[in-house]
Amino acid sequence: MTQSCASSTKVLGDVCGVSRRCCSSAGSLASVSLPLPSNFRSLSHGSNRIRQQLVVPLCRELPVGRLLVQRNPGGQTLAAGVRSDAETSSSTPVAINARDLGLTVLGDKGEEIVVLRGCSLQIPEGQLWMLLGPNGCGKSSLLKVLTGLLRPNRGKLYIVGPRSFVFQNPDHQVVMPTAEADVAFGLGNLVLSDEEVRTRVDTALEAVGMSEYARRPVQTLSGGQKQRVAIAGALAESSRMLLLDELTTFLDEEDQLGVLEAVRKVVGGSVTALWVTHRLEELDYADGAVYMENGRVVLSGSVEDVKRYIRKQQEQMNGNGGLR
Ligand SMILES: Nc1ncnc2c1ncn2[C@@H]1O[C@H](COP(=O)(O)OP(=O)(O)OP(=O)(O)O)[C@@H](O)[C@H]1O
Repeated sequence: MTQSCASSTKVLGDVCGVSRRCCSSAGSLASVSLPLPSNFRSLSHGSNRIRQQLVVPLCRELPVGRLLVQRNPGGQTLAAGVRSDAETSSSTPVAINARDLGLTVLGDKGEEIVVLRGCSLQIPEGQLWMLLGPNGCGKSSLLKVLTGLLRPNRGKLYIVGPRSFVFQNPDHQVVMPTAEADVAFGLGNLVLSDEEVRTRVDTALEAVGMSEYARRPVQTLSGGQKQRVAIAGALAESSRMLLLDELTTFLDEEDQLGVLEAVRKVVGGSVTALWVTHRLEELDYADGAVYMENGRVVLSGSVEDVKRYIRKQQEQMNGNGGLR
């Protein structure tokens, strides 16, 4: 656990650290031959910092199958492990196999705050799962642990990569002047020919239904369209795991639908998604769901089971469970 977990501001610092490492093996952005503004180099250089803070394209520090050793603040090894599909009972390959993940952060006065108290879940590859639970139960923190943005202090984690984390606010997702330039942005980290960049950008924009907006200035895009551009960026970078944090919070109904349908369409094959939501209606798009309470996963399985559980909770709590 690093000091960077001490407050939300410092957590952002941790985010920067992770993504900076992700970008450190970067190739040159100069190879991108899209209709970019003449000041693209300086723009991309300047925007890179913003992107590093707000959009984390890939996290390569937890490669598939590699052993992850976690340490507590004192430096003692608490838990270790990233293991393979073979550990799971199902014959379906898993994209996430998390066991007993714990996360403790330091508060402003140095006090320990337990955020995750033992989270276990398995998500099959190629499926879209939703993560729900009352406000403050730890959904975003779990998502960040799965992405590699926060380090758990105990537990075992296997997760496929590359992974992409898409944040809630659409205005924090897109940093380049046009949709296609934004999708190409993350590809500057890879050594690719111009042709390959073009193909990846076109394919990714098409996958999220944004081809016709490729050259539109990003400030003219709606919130949902920006979210779809961010998802296209992840796909262009061959992300296999999309970790999506309340993507539709700021969107109107039409945009919500556009994003849901785009994610539904791109998930499958080797692409898996875990989507944090408060909206029960979004569960209809999911293959499965995970429900958290007080830092723990209390239910994981079929959408129907989780819906039933939530309804029961809501009845018991008179709708005070934080679910909208
Ligand atoms: N760095 C931190 N410092 C102090 N407390 C933290 C930190 N990170 C998370 N927490 C606390 O841990 C709990 C879980 O936070 P988290 O944001 O993961 O919950 P959530 O389920 O995503 O909430 P919401 O639904 O409101 O977005 C909250 O009580 C939060 O205040």
